Amino acid sequence: MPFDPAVIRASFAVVERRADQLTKFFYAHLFTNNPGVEELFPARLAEQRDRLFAALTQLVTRLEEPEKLTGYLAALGRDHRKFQAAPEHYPAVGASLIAALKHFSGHSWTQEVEKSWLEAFTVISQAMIDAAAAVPDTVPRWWDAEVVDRRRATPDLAVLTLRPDRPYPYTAGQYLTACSDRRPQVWRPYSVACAPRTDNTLELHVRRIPDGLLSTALVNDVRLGETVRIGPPLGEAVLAPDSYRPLLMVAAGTGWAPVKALLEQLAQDGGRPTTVFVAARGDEDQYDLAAVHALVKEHPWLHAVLAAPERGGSRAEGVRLLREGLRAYGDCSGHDIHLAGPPDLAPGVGAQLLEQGAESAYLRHDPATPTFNRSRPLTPAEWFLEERDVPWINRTELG
Ligand SMILES: NC(=O)C1=CN([C@@H]2O[C@H](COP(=O)(O)OP(=O)(O)OC[C@H]3O[C@@H](n4cnc5c(N)ncnc54)[C@H](O)[C@@H]3O)[C@@H](O)[C@H]2O)C=CC1
Repeated sequence: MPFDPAVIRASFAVVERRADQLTKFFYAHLFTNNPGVEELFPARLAEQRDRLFAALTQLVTRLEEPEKLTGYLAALGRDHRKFQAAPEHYPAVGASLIAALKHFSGHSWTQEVEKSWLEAFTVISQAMIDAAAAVPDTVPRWWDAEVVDRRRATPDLAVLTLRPDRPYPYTAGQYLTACSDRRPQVWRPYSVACAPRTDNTLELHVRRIPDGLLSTALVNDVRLGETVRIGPPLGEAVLAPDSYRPLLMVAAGTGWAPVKALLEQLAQDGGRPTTVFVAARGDEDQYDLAAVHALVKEHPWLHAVLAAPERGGSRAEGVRLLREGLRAYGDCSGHDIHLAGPPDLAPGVGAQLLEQGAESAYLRHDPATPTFNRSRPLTPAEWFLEERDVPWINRTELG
C-alpha cells in the first residue's frame, strides 16, 4: 500500500469526535465549489452527514486489513452506480474531504498526514471507479420494484413484498438499499427476508425508527402498486459454500429477516443441523412467529429457541435472556455462525460465542453502522479544538 494506515488512523482519531462539524464543513465545501451538486443529495442532510462519517469510519477501520478492504470498496463502487457517480466526481469529493480533515486537525495536520490522506483517497476512489467500470452495462444501476403486498406485522413494523421490474440476482443473506419518491435520495439498507424466488418477488421487514425518514414512509404511507427503488445486492453474510458444519444463528429484532432467508436457502439445499435463536423486545414483538413455527415443523434439522421477555420487560432483560440461552447451548466449535441484529449484537454476542469455542473464521455478520467512540478522553490538543457548549473560561469565577 502506498500510504501508512497507521498515519491515517492516528489522524482520523483526532477528528473523529468532531464528526458532525467535519461533515457539515465537507458538504458546505463540496456544494460551494461544485455548483449543481447539491441537488444530488437529500433535502435533509443531517442524517446523510452521519452516514458519510460512518462510511469513512468503516474505511479507516479496514485500511489495515487489505483483504477486507478490497471487497468492501468494490461493493461500494458498484453500489455508487445508483447515484450516477462518475469518475470525474471523485476528485471533487477528495478535495472537500481533505479540506475538511485539514480544517479540524489543527496542528496535527502535517505534510506527511496530508500526503497519506491524498494517497489513501486515490487508492480508495480508484478501487471504487474500477469496480463500477467492471460492471457490464446490461446490469441496471437500480431496479424499480412494485409493492405487491404489505402487511403491518406490529404497530411499527411492516412486511413488504416487492417485485423488481427486471431479474434481481442476489444470494440469501444479502441486503440491499431502498429509496422512495416519498423521500427523494434517502437510501436505507434492508436485508432481503427470503431466498431467491422464481417469481422474482422479494420480502423486506421494515421497522419504523423514531424520526426515521424512509422507514416512517415505508411503514406508514407506502401503498400497493407504488414503486420502491432498490440498489444492487450487498453484503457477504451468506452461507459458507460447500460447508457441512452445523449452524448456529442469532436473529435479534428485524435481524430475523436475513436469517429467514438463510433458513429458506438451507431448506432448498437439503438442510443441515441448525439452531436459531430468535430474540425480540417482548412476546408481542415476535412478529413472524408463524413462519418460525412453519419452518420448524417442516424441517427436522431445524431447532428454534425464542428469547423475549414478557410484555413490558426491559431491553436489558431481553439481552440477558438471549445470552443465557446461548450460554446454555454450550460448545460452538466447528459451527458456522450467523449473527443479525443491532450494531452492538455482533461485538457482545460474538465475543461470548468465541469464548464458547466458536472460530472467528466461521462467524459471519454484516458490517454494522459503527457507533462513534465519544467516550475516549480528550487529548490536550483536542480539548482546545472541541466546540464547547459553554465558554471554557467563566469570567465571573475569575473575579
Ligand atoms: N443483516 C443484519 O444484521 C440486520 C440487522 N438489522 C438491524 O437490527 C436491528 C433490529 O432492531 P430491532 O428490531 O429494534 O431490535 P432490538 O434492538 O429491539 O433487539 C431485539 C432483541 O434482540 C436482543 N438483542 C438486541 N441487541 C442485543 C445485544 N447486543 N446482545 C444481546 N441481545 C440483544 C434483545 O433480546 C432485544 O430485545 C436494527 O439496528 C437493524 O438495523 C436489521 C435487519 C438485518
